[in-house]
Amino acid sequence: MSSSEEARINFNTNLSISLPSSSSSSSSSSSSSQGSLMPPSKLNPSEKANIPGAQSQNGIANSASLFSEMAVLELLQPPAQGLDDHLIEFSEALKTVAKALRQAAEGKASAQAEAAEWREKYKLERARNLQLEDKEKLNLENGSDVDDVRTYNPANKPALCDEQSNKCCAGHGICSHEVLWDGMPDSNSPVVRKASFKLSWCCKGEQSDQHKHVVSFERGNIITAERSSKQISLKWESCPRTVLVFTKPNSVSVQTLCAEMIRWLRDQKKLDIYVEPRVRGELMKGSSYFDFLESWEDDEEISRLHTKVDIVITLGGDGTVLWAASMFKGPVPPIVPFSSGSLGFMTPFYSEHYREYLESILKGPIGITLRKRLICQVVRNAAKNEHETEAPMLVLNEVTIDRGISSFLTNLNCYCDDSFVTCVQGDGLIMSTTSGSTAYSLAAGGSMVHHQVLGILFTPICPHSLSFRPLILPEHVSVRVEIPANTRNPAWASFDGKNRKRLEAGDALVCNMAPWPVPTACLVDSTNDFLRSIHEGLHWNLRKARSFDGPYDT
Ligand SMILES: NC(=O)c1ccc[n+]([C@@H]2O[C@H](COP(=O)([O-])OP(=O)(O)OC[C@H]3O[C@@H](n4cnc5c(N)ncnc54)[C@H](O)[C@@H]3O)[C@@H](O)[C@H]2O)c1
Ligand SMILES: Nc1ncnc2c1ncn2[C@@H]1O[C@H](COP(=O)(O)OP(=O)(O)OP(=O)(O)O)[C@@H](O)[C@H]1O
Repeated sequence: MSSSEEARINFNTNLSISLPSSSSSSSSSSSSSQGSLMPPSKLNPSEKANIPGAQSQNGIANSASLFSEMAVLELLQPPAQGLDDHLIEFSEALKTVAKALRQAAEGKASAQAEAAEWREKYKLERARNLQLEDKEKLNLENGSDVDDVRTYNPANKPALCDEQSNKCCAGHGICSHEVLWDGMPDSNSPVVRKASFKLSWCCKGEQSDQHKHVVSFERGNIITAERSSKQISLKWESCPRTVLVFTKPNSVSVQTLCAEMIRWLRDQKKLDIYVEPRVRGELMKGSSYFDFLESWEDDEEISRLHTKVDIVITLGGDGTVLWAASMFKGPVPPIVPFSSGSLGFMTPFYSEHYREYLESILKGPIGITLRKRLICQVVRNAAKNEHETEAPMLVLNEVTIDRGISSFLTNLNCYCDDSFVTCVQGDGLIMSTTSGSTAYSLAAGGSMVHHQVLGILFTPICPHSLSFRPLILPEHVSVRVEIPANTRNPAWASFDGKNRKRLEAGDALVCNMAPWPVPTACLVDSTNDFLRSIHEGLHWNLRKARSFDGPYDT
């Protein structure tokens, strides 16, 4: 196309097309503005007014409207006979313009539709968030936090709790009234004897910080509160009335201590006391004084213990704390663990000073470590339906899957939620709580973890691989360990070192964080007790100090 026959097309703002002089004069002679190829700026006002949509709101001509499809189609009528090749070329150019305009219009329409759809989504999301915020506010006003409701009220019976928690916690902590509720339906259950308490997260004098969300999202900023570093504190709201004492068996010194402590609790503190049937028998054999001791006969009674007992006392080592925890398949009352002799990892209280400690514990407040437990479910390959599943096991330390007496390597396929983690080839695998991190998991090379950290330790036992380092998974995952169908030998699961179960090919063990932690009383606070146990129990990083007996070069 020569410069004199130039057809210049500008799509950006104003469509301007320069025609060859001959056709230009013939077009401009037309009185109608329709089909005019003059730029709108060159038209007189009345001509402009005749162009549909030519005037946009801000006065700038809109090219898409200016060349409405109708107008363009009219222009695209077959050229009159005798028109030269330039006009054919020009008509081709206009076809391209029409196509571009059509595409632009379609694009705009679809963008508008999409925008409308997003606006609608935003409105819905906003409404949902407002609803959730209202719900959360209501929960806080009623003194329950989402976790706490799950932890203490699995059956969702909030009526009594809501009413009472306002009174007892005033919205500032975890209250025990749900436990009282558990006792209500049974008219014989001594509901009135169960002392109420509240748990709160202390933060070293910083009152305002107490009920921060763990993670909040305010005005686009994500903020986390350091809740895990704070000590949990238990305050009695009515006096504890009932104590349950567990003792290590086969120990004369523990039996003597137990008898002495029970006398003191009864005579000085006027408490009701539960002991295991074995202990009641032993004590009764020695003296009829112990006739007042209460005990239980069957599992049904054991399952109701948490509704009657205010405090659990353990006399023994860590094994006795594990034993006591295993008696509670749901909520656990606060445990005060006394060591008999050597200091245990979970037994910070020295038994020689039990009077002073118990005086102060019965008065409160008490520092508490909430020790998370794992709930473990064996899923049998042979089970025909879900009713055939075995009762789940709760562990405070760990669940172990090992090769038992077999001399073959175990092969364990492990999944975290729906993701494949690895195949353990070695002696076995430990899934441990953070409380158990200083027990078997530590011996297998796992890290020691502060008990207030939430997580599941995934520690292999003697893996036949140089690169298999232990993992720590977040507490909300579900870990599934499967025995492969082609395994050469069965595997064995044990729970806190007890209750071994044989796992056949195709069986699996599913492990989740349990909603019922074990609250243990602290001697000082969670951190101090933890550090003291690893210093004194393990002699952690004990090393002779270097001698500084001379000046060093600088
Ligand atoms: N190789 C090992 O280290 C190994 C082997 C098997 C079992 N265990 C541990 O033993 C526990 C069972 O304890 P038990 O007393 O009934 O049996 P137990 O009498 O055989 O005692 C095992 C030892 O583990 C200690 N222990 C228990 N829990 C602990 C903890 N949370 N932190 C630090 N040490 C702890 C006990 O104080 C005791 O010294 C299991 O849960 C397991 O963790 C360890
Ligand atoms: N009340 C109980 N009934 C039955 N068995 C118990 C009871 N308390 C503890 N055990 C078991 O007795 C064993 C020894 O208990 P524990 O660990 O408390 O004593 P320990 O070994 O002398 O203490 P430490 O761990 O400090 O050396 C453990 O296997 C534990 O499971």
